[in-house]
Parts: sequence; structure tokens; C-alpha cells
Amino acid sequence: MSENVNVYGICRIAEQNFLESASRLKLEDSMVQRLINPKEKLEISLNPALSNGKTVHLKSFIVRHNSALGPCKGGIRFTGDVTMEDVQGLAMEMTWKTSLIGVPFGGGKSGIKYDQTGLGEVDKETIIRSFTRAAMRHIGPEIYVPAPDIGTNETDMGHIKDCIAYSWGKSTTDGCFVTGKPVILGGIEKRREATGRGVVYSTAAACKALGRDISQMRVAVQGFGNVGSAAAEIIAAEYGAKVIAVSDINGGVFNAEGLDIKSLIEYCKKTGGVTDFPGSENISGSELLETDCDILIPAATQSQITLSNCKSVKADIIAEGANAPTDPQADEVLSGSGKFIIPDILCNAGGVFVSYLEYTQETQREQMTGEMVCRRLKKRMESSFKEVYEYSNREKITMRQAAMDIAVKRVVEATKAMGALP
Ligand SMILES: NC(=O)c1ccc[n+]([C@@H]2O[C@H](COP(=O)([O-])OP(=O)(O)OC[C@H]3O[C@@H](n4cnc5c(N)ncnc54)[C@H](O)[C@@H]3O)[C@@H](O)[C@H]2O)c1
Repeated sequence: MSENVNVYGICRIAEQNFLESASRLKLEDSMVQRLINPKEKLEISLNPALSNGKTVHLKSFIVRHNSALGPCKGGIRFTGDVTMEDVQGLAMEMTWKTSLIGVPFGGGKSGIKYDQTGLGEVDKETIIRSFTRAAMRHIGPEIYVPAPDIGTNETDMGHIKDCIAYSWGKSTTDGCFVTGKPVILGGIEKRREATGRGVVYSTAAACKALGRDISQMRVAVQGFGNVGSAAAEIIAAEYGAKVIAVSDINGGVFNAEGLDIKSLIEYCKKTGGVTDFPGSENISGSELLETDCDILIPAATQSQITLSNCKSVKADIIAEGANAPTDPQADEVLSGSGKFIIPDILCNAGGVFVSYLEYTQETQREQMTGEMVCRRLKKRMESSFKEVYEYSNREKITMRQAAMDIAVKRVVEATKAMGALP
């Protein structure tokens, strides 16, 4: 892990961003309490027996933060260090993200606390099925709809769907219980790359707004998983930008002339990481963040840009592919020095937008082509970017503040419209 992980903590970041927005919007204290506290928090113990015959004991978490706008939506984080607090912060972020991007979902998230180092595919499936069986009564099209996040992928989502259908004695689920599934199981084309693609569409919109030619941009990407590798590939292949540095948890690689991202993806499939990629120079994780470049895409994990390293960030556009990669104090320093930050709830909302398309497709039993998905995603990322950019200019606040205020206002409006429960 990098030295900066969890310096601030995602829950604190999410709460602080919300409280600042609540203060700008002059929300009443009762509304603040209603929105800051999650609707539901669950800790579920799992005891699966793995293929070596040993039973392991692990914790899993589900947080349904807010469902004023619809069923709670958010991915499953499966790592050795995920905590209930992380899941709570991430669930709150989802509430604002779904609101901002304009889909009828609330915010949720789940976590499975288990270190996957050395875990084989069969045992991973066992743990995913164990989680699904235990959590099933909290998952459903009108309750909480999971998706991939760090440590989970479309194969896992396929197992979740199958596990639920199996428990009913049916061949499939009735409605959408999980998004990000394989296409053959009712998933949607382009979902795997949707978050990274959305990051690129919002970055392209930012370049346009700032009068910068994206094809001339030098890009550094932190994290080369689902989000980072797709963003790197698309910004290079479709927009002609030069991706000069990428990193993963074990370090990074650099080439001033641009890395061949397609080959790097193939290389990672064989070796499990970016280090020693032929034709590049190895760099450290912290050197990646300090790379002399125009655009930095943090797409790894939270609290990577902190008060202690933010002054070394040279990129003047920061596109937050990860959730909460920038600590609030660092955010203030960066914004104060004129950096343009595309905040996470806007920048990485492409994944949940395409999850929404998957949800509607499955409910209506129709099929959308990849071309239709990309067109709708691009249109939505551009219109959301425009909304936030104009609001930020009008109110003379940062992009993050504008995104938060727009998102919080919608949830407040829905909450007021629902009225108080008896
Ligand atoms: N998958 C999605 O659809 C989605 C949607 C919205 C937001 N996000 C967010 O994007 C981020 C990445 O998610 P993902 O799905 O790509 O995860 P992933 O597990 O596929 O990939 C994570 C990548 O980050 C690297 N990494 C982890 N810690 C690192 C560190 N400290 N320094 C450098 N690299 C590090 C890993 O080695 C890996 O390459 C997370 O913050 C996640 O919450 C994901």
C-alpha cells in the first residue's frame, strides 16, 4: 500500500464535503441529521469453507445511505482493509453521485473484508456466494443493487445473480438485482469500461471548457484496474492524448514519448502488474503523482493526494477517477493554486449511469448496443459537466462545491416531498 492510504479516511472526507455544502445551502439541522446519517448499516459475519477444507471467518458490511431518489446503488469493495466507516463514506458519496448524474437511485455500498492475496478463483466464488446468501434479504431491485468496485468484477456479479436465482429455484432473477454482470447474463455492453470512459468524457469536456486541446495533453494515471486502464486506453486511442505514466499498487512506469497502453494491458494480464514494462522506466507510486504532465487521473483509491504531497502535483487538470482520492485540505491548496479538479461524484459517475441503463434494460427485457450505450453516456457526462461548470462559475465556487450543492439540493427536495415518517 502507498504511504498515503487512509490519511484522512473516506467517511470523514464524505461527511466534510457534505457539511460544507449543507452550510452553503443553509440546511436546517434536522435535514443535516437526516442526510448525514445512513438509513441502514449492517455488519454480517461470513464463515465459508475454502477449498483447503478450512473455514474462514470474515466480516462484510452493507450501508444503505439514502433512498430518497430510489433504490440504493453502489459497488462491493472486497479488500483486506475495508472498514464499515469506508463503506459508510462510499455509500454517502453514491447518494450525491446518483443525484448529480440524474438517475433514479439512492446511495449504497458494501464491503467484504478479506485479503485476496493468493486467493484462487474457486475460493473467491465461494466467498462471493457466501456473502450473497447471507446478504440476500438486503439486495433487490427496489432495495440495494450492488455492482463491481475495488476487488470485484463482472464474474463476481454473475455469481451473485446466479446465487439469488438458484435460491429461488429459478433460472434467472425477476428484475435487476445486480449490475456489471456479464452481457450473456443480462449485463450491458460497455459496462466494464463505463467508469473509465466517463472519466475521459468529462476530462474532454473540461479541456474544451478550458480551451485546451486534449490531443496535446500528457496524462498520468494512478491505478491500472478497471477504471484506470480503461481511462488510459480510451484517452489515448480515441482522443490522441499521450499517457506518459501509470502506476498500480506495486509501483509505476514512465515513458515521456507515451506508453503503448494496449500492450501494457496485455502485459499486466501476463505479469499481474505494470512494473518492468518493456520500453518504460520504473517509477515509484509517489513519483507518479508528481509526474510533469497536464492531466492527472487518480484512479486507485481514497486519500492519495494529501496535504503533504499536494504541492508536488504538477498537472493542472485532476480528473478524479477514484472515489475521494483528494483529502479536503489538499483540495483547498490545489483549488487555491488554480488547479482544475473534476470531482469524483461527477468524473467517475459514468459507471453508475451505465448501471442505470443496465437496470432499465433488464427490467424492460430489451438490448442496447454498445454504440447506444456510449452515445448516451457521452451525452449525460457532457450535460452534467456543463451543469456543474456553469453553476460553479455563476456561484464562484469550486467544481466540487458546485457538484455537491446541485446533488444535495435534489436529495433535499425529494426528502421534503416525501415528508416525515410517522
Ligand atoms: N469499478 C467501477 O465501476 C467504479 C466506479 C466508480 C468509482 N470507482 C472507484 O475507482 C477506484 C478504482 O476502482 P477499480 O474498480 O478500478 O478497482 P480495481 O481493483 O479494478 O483497480 C484498482 C487499481 O488501483 C491500484 N492501487 C490500489 N491502491 C493503490 C495505491 N495506493 N497506489 C497506486 N495504485 C493503487 C491497484 O493495483 C489496481 O491497479 C476506486 O476508488 C473505486 O471506488 C470504481
